Amino acid sequence: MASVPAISIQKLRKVYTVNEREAGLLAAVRSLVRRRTRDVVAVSDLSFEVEAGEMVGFLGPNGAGKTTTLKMLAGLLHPTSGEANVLGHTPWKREKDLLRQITMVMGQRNQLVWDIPTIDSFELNRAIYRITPSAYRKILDELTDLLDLAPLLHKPVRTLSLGERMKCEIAAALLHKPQILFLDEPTIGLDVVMQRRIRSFIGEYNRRFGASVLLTSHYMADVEALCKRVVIIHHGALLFDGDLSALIDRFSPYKTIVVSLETMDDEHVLERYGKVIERQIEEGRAVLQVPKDQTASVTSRLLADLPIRDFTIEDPAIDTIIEQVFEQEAVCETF
Ligand SMILES: Nc1ncnc2c1ncn2[C@@H]1O[C@H](COP(=O)(O)OP(=O)(O)OP(=O)(O)O)[C@@H](O)[C@H]1O
Repeated sequence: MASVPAISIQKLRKVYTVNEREAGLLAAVRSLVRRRTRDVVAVSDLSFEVEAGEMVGFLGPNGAGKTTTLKMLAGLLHPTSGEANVLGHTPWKREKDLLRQITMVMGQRNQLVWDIPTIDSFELNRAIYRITPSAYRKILDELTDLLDLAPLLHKPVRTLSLGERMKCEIAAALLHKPQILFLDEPTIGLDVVMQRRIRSFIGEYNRRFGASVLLTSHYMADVEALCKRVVIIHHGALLFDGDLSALIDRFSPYKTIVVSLETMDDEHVLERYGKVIERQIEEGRAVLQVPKDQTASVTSRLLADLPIRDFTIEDPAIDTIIEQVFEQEAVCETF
């Protein structure tokens, strides 16, 4: 029997109506009498599913409609049309049974109360979600351990660093042990060490509790580390839904070869083998871009012709591939 998806959306659409007004006092007065509005299609007939326990990267350029979609799925916004089903509920009906099983973390928004110690905000969430004292104690201990929160819990939130606050924000959002996590840029603005920390915590939470995760992030390292599958949208519509590896195969016609030579007497020597996209002459190191189907032949020529100290063959960075996807505006295709 096929499993029921944890999240399923069909032809979801959200159109915002925004007031438009020209600059200037006269225009301001005129707008009191006659209002001009404009429709912004934020999400356009979007359909996809997420299985229970699956972690999916939800990608798209600025303004693509990611946050709007997540807000609809978390029950914070009504769609203009279309359907969504999250754990058997329609999210915007905001049924308590569902709200107790989901959470949304927005990296750019504060949920903790600024002037009181973190632990007091946690206590507030305990009351809101009616978590029993023993369940609260247990999950608090687990989260404190996983995120190293002990030194932070009794400090007022305003005194925490951005990374410390983010750890506390995430913990506060997970005290009720939600089965579905909508994570909107949870690592934004954090240094690489803290990004890695939050990332590994999300992976651990998923493994420990079998939670489904829909994650947006502009840091591709987050997506690569956590998500086998990505859903990409552009102008609110689906562009790609499939494995990250299929995305790489499909959209990257190149491999990069990183070569270190014993000596690089002629700085142009590597241009015969591919496009040189980076070069450090003193270290004898260069990065070549080579069409995928020529990788093997170029590699053997390099090894035969030059004093190679070291070399590696890599796929281009995911960021580069995603940029290519947007550039190509590929037709929606589900793998
Ligand atoms: N409350 C709103 N009223 C009017 N338009 C809005 C509103 N919220 C978002 N939009 C518009 O809807 C579109 C989608 O925005 P959304 O925030 O969902 O995109 P996003 O993919 O999350 O972008 P980003 O990566 O920049 O956060 C944008 O054109 C945005 O300007």
